[in-house]
Amino acid sequence: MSESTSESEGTSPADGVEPASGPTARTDQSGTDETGDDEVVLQTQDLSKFFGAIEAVKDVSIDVKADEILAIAGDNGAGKTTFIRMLSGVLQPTAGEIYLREDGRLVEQFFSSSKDAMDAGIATVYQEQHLSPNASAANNIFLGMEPLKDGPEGWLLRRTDMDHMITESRSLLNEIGFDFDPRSKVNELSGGQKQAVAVARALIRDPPIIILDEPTSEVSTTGTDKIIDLVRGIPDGEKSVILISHKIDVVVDVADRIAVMRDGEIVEILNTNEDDVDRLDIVERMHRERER
Ligand SMILES: Nc1ncnc2c1ncn2[C@@H]1O[C@H](COP(=O)(O)OP(=O)(O)OP(=O)(O)O)[C@@H](O)[C@H]1O
Repeated sequence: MSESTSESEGTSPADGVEPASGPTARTDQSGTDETGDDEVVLQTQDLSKFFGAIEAVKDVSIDVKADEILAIAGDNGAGKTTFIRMLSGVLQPTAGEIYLREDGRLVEQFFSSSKDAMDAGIATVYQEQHLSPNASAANNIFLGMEPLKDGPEGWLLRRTDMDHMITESRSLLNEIGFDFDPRSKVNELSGGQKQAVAVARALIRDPPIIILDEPTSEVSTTGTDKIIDLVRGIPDGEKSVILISHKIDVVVDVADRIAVMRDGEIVEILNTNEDDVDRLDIVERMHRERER
Protein backbone atom coordinates (compact mmCIF):
# COMPACT_ATOMS: atom_id res chain seq x y z
CA MET A 1 0.00 0.00 0.00
CA SER A 2 1.42 3.34 -0.92
CA GLU A 3 1.84 5.96 1.75
CA SER A 4 -1.17 8.18 1.34
CA THR A 5 -0.95 11.63 2.74
CA SER A 6 -3.34 13.02 5.30
CA GLU A 7 -6.59 14.00 3.71
CA SER A 8 -6.92 17.62 2.97
CA GLU A 9 -9.61 18.13 5.55
CA GLY A 10 -12.51 20.16 4.27
CA THR A 11 -12.73 23.87 4.52
CA SER A 12 -10.10 26.41 5.34
CA PRO A 13 -11.54 28.51 8.12
CA ALA A 14 -8.45 30.60 8.47
CA ASP A 15 -9.51 32.48 5.33
CA GLY A 16 -11.36 35.63 6.19
CA VAL A 17 -11.61 34.82 9.87
CA GLU A 18 -11.54 37.70 12.29
CA PRO A 19 -9.14 37.21 15.16
CA ALA A 20 -10.82 36.22 18.42
CA SER A 21 -11.18 39.21 20.69
CA GLY A 22 -11.41 37.39 24.01
CA PRO A 23 -12.28 34.15 25.72
CA THR A 24 -15.88 34.29 24.64
CA ALA A 25 -15.29 35.67 21.16
CA ARG A 26 -16.88 33.62 18.41
CA THR A 27 -16.20 33.47 14.73
CA ASP A 28 -18.74 32.41 12.15
CA GLN A 29 -17.88 30.81 8.89
CA SER A 30 -19.35 28.46 6.35
CA GLY A 31 -18.45 24.81 6.88
CA THR A 32 -20.54 23.10 4.25
CA ASP A 33 -18.57 21.07 1.78
CA GLU A 34 -19.10 21.08 -1.97
CA THR A 35 -21.76 18.38 -2.03
CA GLY A 36 -23.34 19.17 1.30
CA ASP A 37 -23.55 15.41 1.96
CA ASP A 38 -20.58 15.08 4.26
CA GLU A 39 -21.52 17.88 6.57
CA VAL A 40 -18.73 18.76 8.96
CA VAL A 41 -19.99 18.96 12.56
CA LEU A 42 -16.66 19.48 14.32
CA GLN A 43 -13.40 20.82 13.01
CA THR A 44 -10.00 21.46 14.52
CA GLN A 45 -7.45 23.78 12.98
CA ASP A 46 -3.79 23.40 13.94
CA LEU A 47 -4.73 22.30 17.44
CA SER A 48 -1.63 21.97 19.63
CA LYS A 49 -0.86 21.28 23.26
CA PHE A 50 2.44 21.67 25.06
CA PHE A 51 3.20 20.27 28.51
CA GLY A 52 6.35 22.24 29.29
CA ALA A 53 8.74 21.31 26.49
CA ILE A 54 6.67 18.29 25.41
CA GLU A 55 4.43 18.96 22.44
CA ALA A 56 1.83 16.27 23.08
CA VAL A 57 -0.42 17.36 20.16
CA LYS A 58 1.00 19.11 17.11
CA ASP A 59 -1.04 21.16 14.66
CA VAL A 60 -3.90 18.70 14.35
CA SER A 61 -6.42 19.75 11.71
CA ILE A 62 -9.28 17.35 11.24
CA ASP A 63 -12.95 17.31 10.30
CA VAL A 64 -15.59 15.14 11.92
CA LYS A 65 -18.60 14.60 9.68
CA ALA A 66 -22.22 14.13 10.59
CA ASP A 67 -23.18 10.56 11.38
CA GLU A 68 -19.69 9.10 11.00
CA ILE A 69 -17.57 7.02 13.33
CA LEU A 70 -14.09 8.48 13.24
CA ALA A 71 -11.47 6.41 15.03
CA ILE A 72 -8.24 7.88 16.27
CA ALA A 73 -5.67 5.10 16.46
CA GLY A 74 -2.25 5.52 17.96
CA ASP A 75 0.23 3.89 20.25
CA ASN A 76 0.72 4.78 23.91
CA GLY A 77 1.82 8.39 24.21
CA ALA A 78 0.75 9.29 20.64
CA GLY A 79 -1.38 12.18 21.93
CA LYS A 80 -4.90 10.72 21.58
CA THR A 81 -6.04 11.45 25.11
CA THR A 82 -4.59 14.96 25.10
CA PHE A 83 -6.37 15.66 21.81
CA ILE A 84 -9.78 14.54 23.05
CA ARG A 85 -9.31 16.28 26.39
CA MET A 86 -9.10 19.52 24.45
CA LEU A 87 -12.30 18.64 22.57
CA SER A 88 -14.04 17.81 25.83
CA GLY A 89 -12.99 20.98 27.63
CA VAL A 90 -10.74 19.29 30.19
CA LEU A 91 -7.58 20.85 28.73
CA GLN A 92 -7.24 24.18 26.98
CA PRO A 93 -5.24 24.18 23.74
CA THR A 94 -1.87 25.94 23.64
CA ALA A 95 -2.69 26.96 20.06
CA GLY A 96 -5.25 26.28 17.37
CA GLU A 97 -9.01 26.35 17.14
CA ILE A 98 -12.03 24.13 17.63
CA TYR A 99 -15.18 24.74 15.58
CA LEU A 100 -18.66 23.26 15.97
CA ARG A 101 -21.60 23.47 13.62
CA GLU A 102 -24.24 25.80 14.96
CA ASP A 103 -27.22 26.89 12.87
CA GLY A 104 -25.59 25.66 9.67
CA ARG A 105 -22.22 27.36 10.22
CA LEU A 106 -18.96 26.40 11.88
CA VAL A 107 -18.49 28.52 14.98
CA GLU A 108 -15.28 28.75 16.98
CA GLN A 109 -15.56 27.36 20.51
CA PHE A 110 -13.78 28.30 23.72
CA PHE A 111 -14.23 25.60 26.33
CA SER A 112 -13.03 26.40 29.83
CA SER A 113 -14.58 23.29 31.38
CA SER A 114 -16.06 19.94 30.44
CA LYS A 115 -19.47 21.46 31.16
CA ASP A 116 -18.86 24.02 28.40
CA ALA A 117 -18.13 21.20 25.94
CA MET A 118 -21.13 19.20 27.14
CA ASP A 119 -23.40 22.23 26.79
CA ALA A 120 -22.04 22.75 23.27
CA GLY A 121 -22.99 19.16 22.36
CA ILE A 122 -19.86 17.06 22.96
CA ALA A 123 -20.30 14.22 25.46
CA THR A 124 -17.24 12.20 26.41
CA VAL A 125 -17.12 8.70 27.83
CA TYR A 126 -13.73 8.35 29.49
CA GLN A 127 -11.82 5.13 29.83
CA GLU A 128 -11.88 5.61 33.59
CA GLN A 129 -15.66 6.07 33.26
CA HIS A 130 -16.01 8.46 36.23
CA LEU A 131 -18.97 6.53 37.66
CA SER A 132 -20.06 6.62 41.31
CA PRO A 133 -19.49 3.00 42.40
CA ASN A 134 -21.94 3.00 45.31
CA ALA A 135 -24.80 4.56 43.36
CA SER A 136 -27.18 2.62 41.13
CA ALA A 137 -26.81 2.43 37.36
CA ALA A 138 -29.95 4.59 37.03
CA ASN A 139 -28.59 7.22 39.42
CA ASN A 140 -25.35 7.34 37.45
CA ILE A 141 -27.15 7.64 34.12
CA PHE A 142 -29.31 10.53 35.36
CA LEU A 143 -26.59 12.24 37.40
CA GLY A 144 -27.18 16.00 37.36
CA MET A 145 -30.49 15.76 35.49
CA GLU A 146 -32.71 13.81 37.90
CA PRO A 147 -36.42 14.22 37.12
CA LEU A 148 -38.61 15.40 40.00
CA LYS A 149 -41.99 14.01 40.99
CA ASP A 150 -45.02 16.19 40.42
CA GLY A 151 -45.67 18.63 43.23
CA PRO A 152 -46.71 22.21 43.90
CA GLU A 153 -44.78 24.66 41.74
CA GLY A 154 -41.88 26.23 43.59
CA TRP A 155 -41.95 23.53 46.25
CA LEU A 156 -38.30 22.83 47.00
CA LEU A 157 -38.84 19.49 48.66
CA ARG A 158 -40.09 17.59 45.60
CA ARG A 159 -38.51 14.15 45.48
CA THR A 160 -36.71 12.64 42.52
CA ASP A 161 -38.86 10.42 40.35
CA MET A 162 -36.97 7.16 40.81
CA ASP A 163 -39.56 5.09 38.92
CA HIS A 164 -39.13 7.25 35.86
CA MET A 165 -35.33 7.06 36.13
CA ILE A 166 -35.45 3.25 36.34
CA THR A 167 -37.86 2.86 33.42
CA GLU A 168 -35.90 5.26 31.20
CA SER A 169 -32.56 3.73 32.16
CA ARG A 170 -33.83 0.23 31.42
CA SER A 171 -35.07 1.29 28.02
CA LEU A 172 -31.83 3.12 27.16
CA LEU A 173 -29.70 0.16 28.24
CA ASN A 174 -31.91 -2.16 26.19
CA GLU A 175 -31.47 0.09 23.17
CA ILE A 176 -27.74 -0.38 23.35
CA GLY A 177 -28.03 -4.13 23.86
CA PHE A 178 -27.84 -4.54 27.64
CA ASP A 179 -30.44 -6.12 29.88
CA PHE A 180 -29.55 -5.75 33.55
CA ASP A 181 -31.39 -4.17 36.45
CA PRO A 182 -30.74 -0.40 36.47
CA ARG A 183 -31.21 -0.48 40.26
CA SER A 184 -27.94 -2.47 40.55
CA LYS A 185 -25.07 -0.65 42.15
CA VAL A 186 -22.27 0.12 39.74
CA ASN A 187 -19.71 -1.78 41.83
CA GLU A 188 -21.78 -4.94 41.31
CA LEU A 189 -21.62 -4.67 37.50
CA SER A 190 -19.20 -6.24 35.02
CA GLY A 191 -16.73 -4.10 33.06
CA GLY A 192 -18.95 -4.18 29.97
CA GLN A 193 -22.04 -3.24 31.98
CA LYS A 194 -20.18 -0.32 33.58
CA GLN A 195 -19.16 0.85 30.13
CA ALA A 196 -22.79 0.63 29.02
CA VAL A 197 -23.81 2.82 31.98
CA ALA A 198 -21.17 5.39 31.01
CA VAL A 199 -22.37 5.37 27.39
CA ALA A 200 -26.03 5.56 28.45
CA ARG A 201 -25.17 8.56 30.63
CA ALA A 202 -23.74 10.29 27.56
CA LEU A 203 -26.63 9.26 25.30
CA ILE A 204 -29.39 10.44 27.62
CA ARG A 205 -28.20 13.99 27.09
CA ASP A 206 -28.71 13.45 23.35
CA PRO A 207 -25.48 15.13 22.24
CA PRO A 208 -24.71 15.38 18.52
CA ILE A 209 -21.09 14.32 19.16
CA ILE A 210 -19.93 11.49 21.40
CA ILE A 211 -16.30 10.77 22.21
CA LEU A 212 -15.52 7.26 23.41
CA ASP A 213 -12.09 6.93 24.98
CA GLU A 214 -10.75 3.38 24.63
CA PRO A 215 -14.12 1.76 25.34
CA THR A 216 -12.89 -1.82 25.17
CA SER A 217 -9.95 -1.41 27.50
CA GLU A 218 -11.46 -3.09 30.52
CA VAL A 219 -14.07 -5.44 29.23
CA SER A 220 -14.03 -9.17 28.61
CA THR A 221 -13.97 -10.62 25.11
CA THR A 222 -17.74 -11.04 25.15
CA GLY A 223 -18.11 -7.57 26.55
CA THR A 224 -15.89 -6.20 23.81
CA ASP A 225 -18.23 -7.56 21.13
CA LYS A 226 -21.19 -5.90 22.84
CA ILE A 227 -19.38 -2.60 23.01
CA ILE A 228 -18.53 -2.79 19.32
CA ASP A 229 -22.22 -3.35 18.57
CA LEU A 230 -22.99 -0.51 20.90
CA VAL A 231 -20.62 1.85 19.09
CA ARG A 232 -22.11 0.75 15.77
CA GLY A 233 -25.57 1.42 17.13
CA ILE A 234 -24.87 4.95 18.33
CA PRO A 235 -25.11 7.03 15.16
CA ASP A 236 -28.82 7.25 14.52
CA GLY A 237 -28.60 9.58 11.60
CA GLU A 238 -27.64 12.50 13.76
CA LYS A 239 -24.76 11.49 16.00
CA SER A 240 -21.07 11.51 15.23
CA VAL A 241 -18.71 9.33 17.21
CA ILE A 242 -15.03 9.86 17.84
CA LEU A 243 -13.53 6.59 19.00
CA ILE A 244 -10.13 6.53 20.63
CA SER A 245 -8.32 3.22 20.61
CA HIS A 246 -5.04 1.47 20.04
CA LYS A 247 -6.86 -1.77 19.23
CA ILE A 248 -6.71 -1.96 15.46
CA ASP A 249 -9.23 -4.77 15.14
CA VAL A 250 -11.78 -2.67 16.96
CA VAL A 251 -11.23 0.47 14.92
CA VAL A 252 -11.16 -1.33 11.55
CA ASP A 253 -14.39 -3.13 12.43
CA VAL A 254 -16.42 -0.11 13.47
CA ALA A 255 -14.94 3.09 12.03
CA ASP A 256 -15.87 4.85 8.81
CA ARG A 257 -12.51 6.64 8.88
CA ILE A 258 -9.35 5.98 10.84
CA ALA A 259 -7.00 8.82 11.73
CA VAL A 260 -3.59 7.40 12.59
CA MET A 261 -1.82 9.46 15.25
CA ARG A 262 1.90 9.31 15.94
CA ASP A 263 4.11 11.62 18.01
CA GLY A 264 1.27 14.11 18.44
CA GLU A 265 0.43 14.33 14.74
CA ILE A 266 -2.25 12.85 12.51
CA VAL A 267 -0.04 11.09 9.98
CA GLU A 268 -2.77 9.54 7.87
CA ILE A 269 -6.53 9.28 7.50
CA LEU A 270 -7.97 6.11 5.98
CA ASN A 271 -11.51 5.71 4.74
CA THR A 272 -12.57 2.15 5.54
CA ASN A 273 -15.40 2.33 3.01
CA GLU A 274 -13.07 3.26 0.15
CA ASP A 275 -9.52 2.27 1.05
CA ASP A 276 -8.25 -1.25 1.26
CA VAL A 277 -7.42 -1.06 4.94
CA ASP A 278 -4.65 -3.42 5.99
CA ARG A 279 -4.46 -3.86 9.76
CA LEU A 280 -0.75 -4.60 9.81
CA ASP A 281 -0.11 -1.55 7.67
CA ILE A 282 -1.91 0.67 10.20
CA VAL A 283 0.07 -0.81 13.06
CA GLU A 284 3.26 -0.12 11.15
CA ARG A 285 2.21 3.49 10.58
CA MET A 286 1.39 3.90 14.26
CA HIS A 287 4.88 2.77 15.21
CA ARG A 288 7.08 4.06 12.41
CA GLU A 289 9.74 6.54 13.41
CA ARG A 290 8.80 10.03 12.46
CA GLU A 291 10.32 11.01 9.13
CA ARG A 292 12.56 14.01 9.55
N1 LIG B 1 -0.42 16.19 32.15
C1 LIG B 1 0.70 15.91 31.46
N2 LIG B 1 1.88 16.44 31.80
C2 LIG B 1 3.00 16.18 31.09
N3 LIG B 1 3.03 15.40 30.00
C3 LIG B 1 1.88 14.83 29.60
C4 LIG B 1 0.65 15.05 30.31
N4 LIG B 1 -0.34 14.37 29.68
C5 LIG B 1 0.26 13.74 28.64
N5 LIG B 1 1.58 14.01 28.60
C6 LIG B 1 2.53 13.54 27.59
O1 LIG B 1 1.99 13.85 26.33
C7 LIG B 1 2.22 12.79 25.39
C8 LIG B 1 0.90 12.29 24.84
O2 LIG B 1 0.19 11.62 25.89
P1 LIG B 1 -1.31 11.12 25.73
O3 LIG B 1 -1.75 10.59 27.04
O4 LIG B 1 -2.12 12.17 25.10
O5 LIG B 1 -1.12 9.91 24.69
P2 LIG B 1 -2.13 8.72 24.35
O6 LIG B 1 -2.02 8.50 22.88
O7 LIG B 1 -3.47 9.02 24.87
O8 LIG B 1 -1.51 7.50 25.14
P3 LIG B 1 -2.28 6.26 25.85
O9 LIG B 1 -2.76 5.37 24.75
O10 LIG B 1 -1.18 5.63 26.64
O11 LIG B 1 -3.38 6.81 26.70
C9 LIG B 1 3.03 11.75 26.14
O12 LIG B 1 4.40 12.00 25.90
C10 LIG B 1 2.68 12.02 27.59
O13 LIG B 1 3.74 11.62 28.43
